[in-house]
Amino acid sequence: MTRTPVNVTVTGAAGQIGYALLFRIASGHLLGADVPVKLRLLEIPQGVKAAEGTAMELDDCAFPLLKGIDIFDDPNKGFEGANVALLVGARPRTKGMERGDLLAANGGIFKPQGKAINDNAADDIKVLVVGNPANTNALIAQAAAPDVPAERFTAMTRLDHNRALTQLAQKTGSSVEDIKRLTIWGNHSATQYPDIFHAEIAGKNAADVVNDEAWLADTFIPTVAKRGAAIIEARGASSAASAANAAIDHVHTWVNGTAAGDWTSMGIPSDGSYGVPEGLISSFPVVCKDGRYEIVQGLDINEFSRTRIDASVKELSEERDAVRELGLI
Ligand SMILES: NC(=O)C1=CN([C@@H]2O[C@H](COP(=O)(O)OP(=O)(O)OC[C@H]3O[C@@H](n4cnc5c(N)ncnc54)[C@H](O)[C@@H]3O)[C@@H](O)[C@H]2O)C=CC1
Ligand SMILES: O=C([O-])CC(=O)C(=O)O
Repeated sequence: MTRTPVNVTVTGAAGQIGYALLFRIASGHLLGADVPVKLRLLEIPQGVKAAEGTAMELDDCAFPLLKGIDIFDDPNKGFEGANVALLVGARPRTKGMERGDLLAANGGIFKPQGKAINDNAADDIKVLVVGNPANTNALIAQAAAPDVPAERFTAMTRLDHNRALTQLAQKTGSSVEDIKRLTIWGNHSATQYPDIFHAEIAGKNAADVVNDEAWLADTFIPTVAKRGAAIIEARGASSAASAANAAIDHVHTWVNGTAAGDWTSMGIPSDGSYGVPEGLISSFPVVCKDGRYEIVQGLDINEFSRTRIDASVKELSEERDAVRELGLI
Protein backbone atom coordinates (compact mmCIF):
# COMPACT_ATOMS: atom_id res chain seq x y z
CA MET A 1 0.00 0.00 0.00
CA THR A 2 1.31 3.47 -0.83
CA ARG A 3 1.42 5.77 2.19
CA THR A 4 0.14 9.33 1.97
CA PRO A 5 3.10 11.69 2.26
CA VAL A 6 3.47 13.57 5.54
CA ASN A 7 3.53 17.35 5.09
CA VAL A 8 6.50 18.86 6.89
CA THR A 9 6.72 22.66 7.10
CA VAL A 10 10.12 24.17 7.85
CA THR A 11 10.46 27.88 8.57
CA GLY A 12 13.80 29.62 8.12
CA ALA A 13 14.46 27.06 5.41
CA ALA A 14 17.21 29.16 3.81
CA GLY A 15 19.17 29.56 7.03
CA GLN A 16 22.09 27.50 8.25
CA ILE A 17 20.02 25.07 10.35
CA GLY A 18 17.57 24.73 7.46
CA TYR A 19 20.41 23.71 5.16
CA ALA A 20 21.56 21.01 7.58
CA LEU A 21 18.00 19.84 8.27
CA LEU A 22 16.18 19.54 4.97
CA PHE A 23 18.34 16.81 3.42
CA ARG A 24 17.91 14.60 6.45
CA ILE A 25 14.14 15.08 6.49
CA ALA A 26 14.03 14.21 2.80
CA SER A 27 16.14 11.09 3.30
CA GLY A 28 13.83 9.64 5.96
CA HIS A 29 15.61 10.49 9.20
CA LEU A 30 12.81 12.61 10.67
CA LEU A 31 9.92 10.20 10.48
CA GLY A 32 11.26 6.86 9.32
CA ALA A 33 12.83 5.13 6.34
CA ASP A 34 9.42 4.14 4.94
CA VAL A 35 7.58 7.45 5.37
CA PRO A 36 7.23 9.67 2.27
CA VAL A 37 7.33 13.42 2.90
CA LYS A 38 6.33 16.63 1.19
CA LEU A 39 8.35 19.68 2.20
CA ARG A 40 6.76 23.09 2.63
CA LEU A 41 9.47 25.72 3.03
CA LEU A 42 8.53 29.02 4.63
CA GLU A 43 10.83 32.02 4.34
CA ILE A 44 10.63 35.78 4.38
CA PRO A 45 10.62 37.27 0.86
CA GLN A 46 14.39 37.95 0.96
CA GLY A 47 15.03 34.27 1.78
CA VAL A 48 12.92 32.75 -0.98
CA LYS A 49 15.61 32.74 -3.68
CA ALA A 50 18.11 30.92 -1.47
CA ALA A 51 15.37 28.44 -0.51
CA GLU A 52 14.79 27.83 -4.21
CA GLY A 53 18.47 26.99 -4.56
CA THR A 54 18.23 24.49 -1.70
CA ALA A 55 15.13 22.99 -3.31
CA MET A 56 17.12 22.49 -6.54
CA GLU A 57 19.76 20.62 -4.57
CA LEU A 58 17.10 18.52 -2.85
CA ASP A 59 15.76 17.58 -6.30
CA ASP A 60 19.27 16.68 -7.36
CA CYS A 61 19.55 14.13 -4.56
CA ALA A 62 16.68 12.09 -6.09
CA PHE A 63 15.50 11.03 -2.63
CA PRO A 64 12.87 8.30 -3.11
CA LEU A 65 10.85 9.50 -0.09
CA LEU A 66 10.65 13.15 -1.17
CA LYS A 67 7.31 13.60 -2.92
CA GLY A 68 7.33 17.38 -3.41
CA ILE A 69 8.78 20.74 -2.36
CA ASP A 70 6.84 24.00 -2.22
CA ILE A 71 8.21 27.37 -1.15
CA PHE A 72 6.16 30.15 0.43
CA ASP A 73 6.54 33.55 2.04
CA ASP A 74 2.97 33.52 3.39
CA PRO A 75 2.55 31.60 6.68
CA ASN A 76 -1.08 30.71 5.88
CA LYS A 77 0.07 28.85 2.78
CA GLY A 78 3.24 27.52 4.38
CA PHE A 79 1.32 25.73 7.15
CA GLU A 80 -1.57 24.54 4.98
CA GLY A 81 -2.12 20.85 5.71
CA ALA A 82 1.07 20.64 7.80
CA ASN A 83 1.37 17.49 9.92
CA VAL A 84 4.75 18.48 11.37
CA ALA A 85 6.04 22.06 11.69
CA LEU A 86 9.62 22.92 12.53
CA LEU A 87 9.80 26.59 13.48
CA VAL A 88 13.44 27.42 12.92
CA GLY A 89 13.38 30.94 11.47
CA ALA A 90 13.72 33.60 14.15
CA ARG A 91 15.13 37.03 14.68
CA PRO A 92 18.63 36.66 16.12
CA ARG A 93 19.85 38.99 18.82
CA THR A 94 21.95 41.78 17.36
CA LYS A 95 24.26 44.29 18.98
CA GLY A 96 22.61 46.59 21.49
CA MET A 97 19.40 44.56 21.56
CA GLU A 98 17.87 44.01 24.99
CA ARG A 99 16.09 40.80 25.91
CA GLY A 100 12.74 42.61 25.70
CA ASP A 101 13.53 43.80 22.16
CA LEU A 102 14.33 40.23 21.15
CA LEU A 103 11.08 38.94 22.63
CA ALA A 104 9.11 41.68 20.86
CA ALA A 105 10.81 41.03 17.51
CA ASN A 106 10.15 37.30 17.78
CA GLY A 107 6.58 37.92 18.88
CA GLY A 108 6.11 39.49 15.46
CA ILE A 109 7.13 36.16 13.91
CA PHE A 110 5.67 33.51 16.24
CA LYS A 111 2.27 35.08 16.91
CA PRO A 112 1.24 35.17 13.23
CA GLN A 113 2.79 31.75 12.67
CA GLY A 114 0.81 30.32 15.60
CA LYS A 115 -2.37 31.78 14.13
CA ALA A 116 -1.53 30.41 10.69
CA ILE A 117 -0.99 26.96 12.24
CA ASN A 118 -4.31 27.29 14.06
CA ASP A 119 -6.16 28.16 10.85
CA ASN A 120 -4.42 25.98 8.28
CA ALA A 121 -2.51 23.00 9.69
CA ALA A 122 -3.76 19.40 9.71
CA ASP A 123 -5.63 18.17 12.80
CA ASP A 124 -2.68 16.03 13.89
CA ILE A 125 -0.13 18.89 13.71
CA LYS A 126 2.97 18.54 15.88
CA VAL A 127 5.09 21.68 16.35
CA LEU A 128 8.74 21.96 17.36
CA VAL A 129 10.12 25.43 18.01
CA VAL A 130 13.88 25.72 17.48
CA GLY A 131 14.23 29.49 16.96
CA ASN A 132 15.38 31.28 20.10
CA PRO A 133 14.26 32.06 22.74
CA ALA A 134 12.69 28.69 21.90
CA ASN A 135 10.56 28.05 25.01
CA THR A 136 8.95 31.46 25.02
CA ASN A 137 8.55 31.55 21.24
CA ALA A 138 6.68 28.24 21.57
CA LEU A 139 4.48 29.83 24.24
CA ILE A 140 3.67 32.76 21.93
CA ALA A 141 2.81 30.46 19.02
CA GLN A 142 0.70 28.21 21.24
CA ALA A 143 -1.25 31.14 22.69
CA ALA A 144 -2.13 32.21 19.14
CA ALA A 145 -3.49 28.73 18.33
CA PRO A 146 -6.41 28.14 20.71
CA ASP A 147 -7.93 25.40 18.52
CA VAL A 148 -4.80 23.25 18.57
CA PRO A 149 -4.26 21.12 21.71
CA ALA A 150 -1.63 22.97 23.77
CA GLU A 151 0.58 19.89 24.13
CA ARG A 152 1.32 19.88 20.39
CA PHE A 153 3.60 22.91 20.88
CA THR A 154 7.06 21.91 22.02
CA ALA A 155 10.46 23.60 22.30
CA MET A 156 13.84 22.08 21.60
CA THR A 157 16.11 21.08 24.47
CA ARG A 158 17.29 17.89 22.76
CA LEU A 159 20.52 19.59 21.71
CA ASP A 160 21.26 20.26 25.38
CA HIS A 161 20.34 16.65 26.16
CA ASN A 162 22.72 15.34 23.49
CA ARG A 163 25.48 17.69 24.64
CA ALA A 164 25.07 16.41 28.21
CA LEU A 165 25.22 12.77 27.05
CA THR A 166 28.57 13.31 25.39
CA GLN A 167 30.07 15.31 28.28
CA LEU A 168 29.06 12.57 30.71
CA ALA A 169 30.32 9.79 28.43
CA GLN A 170 33.68 11.51 28.03
CA LYS A 171 34.06 12.09 31.77
CA THR A 172 33.27 8.48 32.68
CA GLY A 173 34.97 6.77 29.74
CA SER A 174 31.66 5.28 28.70
CA SER A 175 29.73 5.22 25.48
CA VAL A 176 26.72 7.50 24.86
CA GLU A 177 24.47 4.53 24.20
CA ASP A 178 25.21 3.19 27.69
CA ILE A 179 23.70 6.34 29.25
CA LYS A 180 19.99 6.40 29.99
CA ARG A 181 17.52 8.66 31.81
CA LEU A 182 19.41 11.91 31.66
CA THR A 183 17.24 15.03 32.00
CA ILE A 184 17.40 18.66 30.93
CA TRP A 185 15.11 20.79 33.10
CA GLY A 186 13.88 24.33 32.46
CA ASN A 187 14.75 26.82 29.76
CA HIS A 188 16.93 26.41 26.67
CA SER A 189 19.28 29.05 28.00
CA ALA A 190 22.28 29.33 30.29
CA THR A 191 20.00 28.67 33.30
CA GLN A 192 18.99 25.19 32.10
CA TYR A 193 19.74 22.30 34.45
CA PRO A 194 21.23 19.06 33.11
CA ASP A 195 20.44 16.45 35.79
CA ILE A 196 22.40 13.21 36.14
CA PHE A 197 21.01 12.13 39.54
CA HIS A 198 18.49 9.77 37.92
CA ALA A 199 20.69 8.88 34.97
CA GLU A 200 22.29 5.47 34.60
CA ILE A 201 25.52 4.44 32.98
CA ALA A 202 25.46 0.78 31.99
CA GLY A 203 22.86 0.23 34.72
CA LYS A 204 24.72 2.09 37.52
CA ASN A 205 23.61 5.44 38.95
CA ALA A 206 25.49 8.14 37.01
CA ALA A 207 25.99 10.47 40.00
CA ASP A 208 27.56 7.57 41.93
CA VAL A 209 29.82 6.68 39.00
CA VAL A 210 30.95 10.32 38.68
CA ASN A 211 31.16 10.79 42.46
CA ASP A 212 32.45 14.34 42.06
CA GLU A 213 29.98 17.10 42.94
CA ALA A 214 32.55 19.82 42.19
CA TRP A 215 32.87 18.54 38.60
CA LEU A 216 29.11 18.49 38.33
CA ALA A 217 28.65 22.04 39.62
CA ASP A 218 31.73 23.71 38.15
CA THR A 219 32.40 21.85 34.90
CA PHE A 220 29.55 19.68 33.64
CA ILE A 221 26.60 22.03 34.16
CA PRO A 222 28.30 25.20 32.83
CA THR A 223 29.84 23.33 29.88
CA VAL A 224 26.44 22.04 28.76
CA ALA A 225 24.56 25.25 29.56
CA LYS A 226 27.06 27.53 27.83
CA ARG A 227 27.89 25.27 24.90
CA GLY A 228 25.94 27.43 22.43
CA ALA A 229 28.09 30.45 23.28
CA ALA A 230 31.30 28.37 23.11
CA ILE A 231 30.37 27.25 19.59
CA ILE A 232 29.65 30.81 18.48
CA GLU A 233 33.04 31.82 19.88
CA ALA A 234 34.86 28.99 18.07
CA ARG A 235 32.95 28.84 14.79
CA GLY A 236 31.94 32.47 14.40
CA ALA A 237 28.36 31.23 13.91
CA SER A 238 25.86 29.43 16.10
CA SER A 239 25.51 25.67 16.10
CA ALA A 240 23.77 24.44 12.97
CA ALA A 241 24.38 20.78 12.10
CA SER A 242 24.09 19.71 15.74
CA ALA A 243 20.92 21.78 16.13
CA ALA A 244 19.45 20.20 12.99
CA ASN A 245 20.41 16.77 14.30
CA ALA A 246 18.68 17.47 17.59
CA ALA A 247 15.52 18.64 15.79
CA ILE A 248 15.52 15.34 13.87
CA ASP A 249 15.99 13.42 17.13
CA HIS A 250 13.21 15.37 18.91
CA VAL A 251 10.56 14.71 16.27
CA HIS A 252 11.71 11.15 15.56
CA THR A 253 11.41 10.26 19.24
CA TRP A 254 8.06 12.05 19.62
CA VAL A 255 6.62 10.15 16.65
CA ASN A 256 8.35 6.78 17.07
CA GLY A 257 8.79 6.55 20.85
CA THR A 258 11.52 6.38 23.48
CA ALA A 259 13.42 3.11 23.97
CA ALA A 260 12.25 0.82 26.80
CA GLY A 261 13.75 1.94 30.11
CA ASP A 262 14.88 5.31 28.78
CA TRP A 263 13.47 8.80 28.49
CA THR A 264 14.32 12.03 26.71
CA SER A 265 14.08 15.79 27.33
CA MET A 266 11.52 18.03 25.63
CA GLY A 267 10.31 21.57 26.28
CA ILE A 268 6.57 21.08 26.81
CA PRO A 269 3.66 22.92 28.45
CA SER A 270 3.84 22.20 32.17
CA ASP A 271 0.90 20.49 33.85
CA GLY A 272 2.24 21.67 37.21
CA SER A 273 4.50 18.64 37.70
CA TYR A 274 7.64 19.13 39.82
CA GLY A 275 6.46 22.57 40.95
CA VAL A 276 6.75 24.11 37.47
CA PRO A 277 3.82 26.54 37.07
CA GLU A 278 1.15 25.20 34.76
CA GLY A 279 1.38 26.45 31.19
CA LEU A 280 5.06 27.40 31.16
CA ILE A 281 6.93 25.65 28.35
CA SER A 282 9.70 24.03 30.31
CA SER A 283 11.98 21.07 29.68
CA PHE A 284 11.03 17.83 31.47
CA PRO A 285 11.96 14.16 31.36
CA VAL A 286 9.41 12.54 29.05
CA VAL A 287 8.61 9.13 27.64
CA CYS A 288 7.09 8.99 24.17
CA LYS A 289 4.75 6.32 22.83
CA ASP A 290 2.28 6.19 19.94
CA GLY A 291 3.00 9.80 18.93
CA ARG A 292 2.35 11.18 22.43
CA TYR A 293 4.58 12.13 25.34
CA GLU A 294 4.15 11.94 29.10
CA ILE A 295 6.18 13.54 31.88
CA VAL A 296 8.09 10.95 33.92
CA GLN A 297 6.55 11.17 37.39
CA GLY A 298 7.76 10.39 40.88
CA LEU A 299 11.43 11.39 40.61
CA ASP A 300 12.97 12.40 43.88
CA ILE A 301 14.41 15.92 43.46
CA ASN A 302 17.31 16.62 45.81
CA GLU A 303 18.32 20.05 47.14
CA PHE A 304 21.09 20.47 44.53
CA SER A 305 18.60 19.90 41.71
CA ARG A 306 15.71 21.84 43.29
CA THR A 307 17.67 25.10 43.47
CA ARG A 308 18.74 24.83 39.85
CA ILE A 309 15.34 23.82 38.47
CA ASP A 310 13.74 26.70 40.37
CA ALA A 311 16.25 29.21 38.96
CA SER A 312 15.55 28.20 35.36
CA VAL A 313 11.79 28.10 35.91
CA LYS A 314 11.97 31.59 37.44
CA GLU A 315 13.59 32.82 34.22
CA LEU A 316 10.79 31.20 32.20
CA SER A 317 8.18 32.91 34.38
CA GLU A 318 9.90 36.26 33.81
CA GLU A 319 9.92 35.69 30.05
CA ARG A 320 6.22 34.84 30.21
CA ASP A 321 5.52 38.02 32.18
CA ALA A 322 7.48 40.05 29.61
CA VAL A 323 5.57 38.68 26.60
CA ARG A 324 2.30 39.12 28.49
CA GLU A 325 3.16 42.77 29.04
CA LEU A 326 3.91 43.10 25.34
CA GLY A 327 0.45 41.70 24.57
CA LEU A 328 1.92 38.66 22.81
CA ILE A 329 0.07 36.07 24.82
N1 LIG B 1 16.84 25.44 20.47
C1 LIG B 1 18.09 25.21 20.14
O1 LIG B 1 18.72 24.30 20.70
C2 LIG B 1 18.81 26.03 19.10
C3 LIG B 1 18.23 27.13 18.53
N2 LIG B 1 18.90 27.87 17.59
C4 LIG B 1 18.18 29.02 17.01
O2 LIG B 1 17.64 28.65 15.73
C5 LIG B 1 17.40 29.82 14.97
C6 LIG B 1 17.86 29.67 13.53
O3 LIG B 1 19.26 29.53 13.49
P1 LIG B 1 20.06 29.59 12.10
O4 LIG B 1 19.46 28.68 11.09
O5 LIG B 1 21.48 29.43 12.45
O6 LIG B 1 19.79 31.11 11.67
P2 LIG B 1 19.97 31.77 10.24
O7 LIG B 1 20.00 33.25 10.50
O8 LIG B 1 21.05 31.12 9.47
O9 LIG B 1 18.60 31.43 9.50
C7 LIG B 1 17.38 31.90 9.93
C8 LIG B 1 16.47 31.94 8.70
O10 LIG B 1 15.15 32.26 9.15
C9 LIG B 1 14.58 33.10 8.19
N3 LIG B 1 13.46 33.81 8.80
C10 LIG B 1 13.49 34.92 9.58
N4 LIG B 1 12.25 35.30 9.89
C11 LIG B 1 11.41 34.41 9.32
C12 LIG B 1 10.00 34.31 9.26
N5 LIG B 1 9.20 35.19 9.87
N6 LIG B 1 9.48 33.27 8.58
C13 LIG B 1 10.27 32.38 7.95
N7 LIG B 1 11.61 32.46 7.94
C14 LIG B 1 12.18 33.46 8.62
C15 LIG B 1 15.73 33.99 7.72
O11 LIG B 1 15.45 34.57 6.44
C16 LIG B 1 16.86 32.98 7.66
O12 LIG B 1 16.97 32.35 6.38
C17 LIG B 1 18.07 30.97 15.75
O13 LIG B 1 17.06 31.62 16.52
C18 LIG B 1 19.01 30.24 16.68
O14 LIG B 1 19.30 30.99 17.84
C19 LIG B 1 20.14 27.54 17.16
C20 LIG B 1 20.78 26.44 17.71
C21 LIG B 1 20.17 25.63 18.72
O1 LIG C 1 23.35 29.81 21.68
C1 LIG C 1 22.84 30.06 20.58
O2 LIG C 1 22.64 31.20 20.12
C2 LIG C 1 22.41 28.91 19.73
C3 LIG C 1 21.80 27.89 20.60
O3 LIG C 1 20.68 28.02 21.04
C4 LIG C 1 22.61 26.74 20.98
O4 LIG C 1 23.63 26.44 20.33
O5 LIG C 1 22.22 26.10 21.95
